[in-house]
Amino acid sequence: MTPILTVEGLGKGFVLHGQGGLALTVMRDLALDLRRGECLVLAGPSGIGKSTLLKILYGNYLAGEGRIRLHFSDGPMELGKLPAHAWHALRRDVIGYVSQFLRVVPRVSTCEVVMEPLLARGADAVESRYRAETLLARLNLPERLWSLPPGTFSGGEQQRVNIARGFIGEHPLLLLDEPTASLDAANRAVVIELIREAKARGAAMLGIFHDEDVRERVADRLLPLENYMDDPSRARIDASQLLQENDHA
Ligand SMILES: Nc1ncnc2c1ncn2[C@@H]1O[C@H](COP(=O)(O)OP(=O)(O)OP(=O)(O)O)[C@@H](O)[C@H]1O
Repeated sequence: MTPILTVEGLGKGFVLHGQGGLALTVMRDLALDLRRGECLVLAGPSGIGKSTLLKILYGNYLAGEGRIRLHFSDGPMELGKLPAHAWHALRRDVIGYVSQFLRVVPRVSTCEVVMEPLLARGADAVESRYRAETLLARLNLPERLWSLPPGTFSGGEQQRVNIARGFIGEHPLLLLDEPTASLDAANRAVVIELIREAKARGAAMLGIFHDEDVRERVADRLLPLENYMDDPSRARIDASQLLQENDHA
């Protein structure tokens, strides 16, 4: 079966302006392919570049080198050559992303945060609200919270809002950055179910899961990033000391 995503020769480095322009290479010559209905899990120690890879694939970071292609029935699309404005439609319709932390818009209710990806595609408001509420209920978020903005929610509550927002759009490609990190066992089990349902409808997923049990239950394959690292000792550099690269999109 043709993969939905292929990556070849991917390299990424950062220039640390706060440290005299020191160049930090994170990955070299990374290759992967991902098929529909498959969950590929990124493996490797802290600092190896797992989140960086997801951010490149979502267009937040620019790749230094290499080729990233999405394969559609009418041919491939090379992401490195996409103009910035094209990312909007790509994220709306093709690539979903569940980050570890929710970015909230003040005064927007939880239900509206979750239904927004459907509304952005022109879906019916009543149907979108119903689907948002169904997901929030499955994720055990108390109904009294649905009409409130999630900014003051607990870490685990915010993560569940994020998961509902990430899964509601049923994107063909989903990037999952530790979606179960702040969850209790019951809610981890719901996320595992959501991932399995997404696989069954043909979604391709690339994920980071520190919880070994979750990893074993969702992963079809592991991609150990150690193989693509420049210098293993670099994994210990503390990201908080570094000047942050601006998001590009
Ligand atoms: N915006 C940035 N600017 C400079 N360096 C960065 C930036 N983002 C990541 N890095 C560096 O790239 C390396 C990989 O970071 P990344 O967050 O991808 O690791 P990770 O494998 O996801 O780690 P963890 O498991 O701890 O989340 C780290 O050394 C980090 O310091």
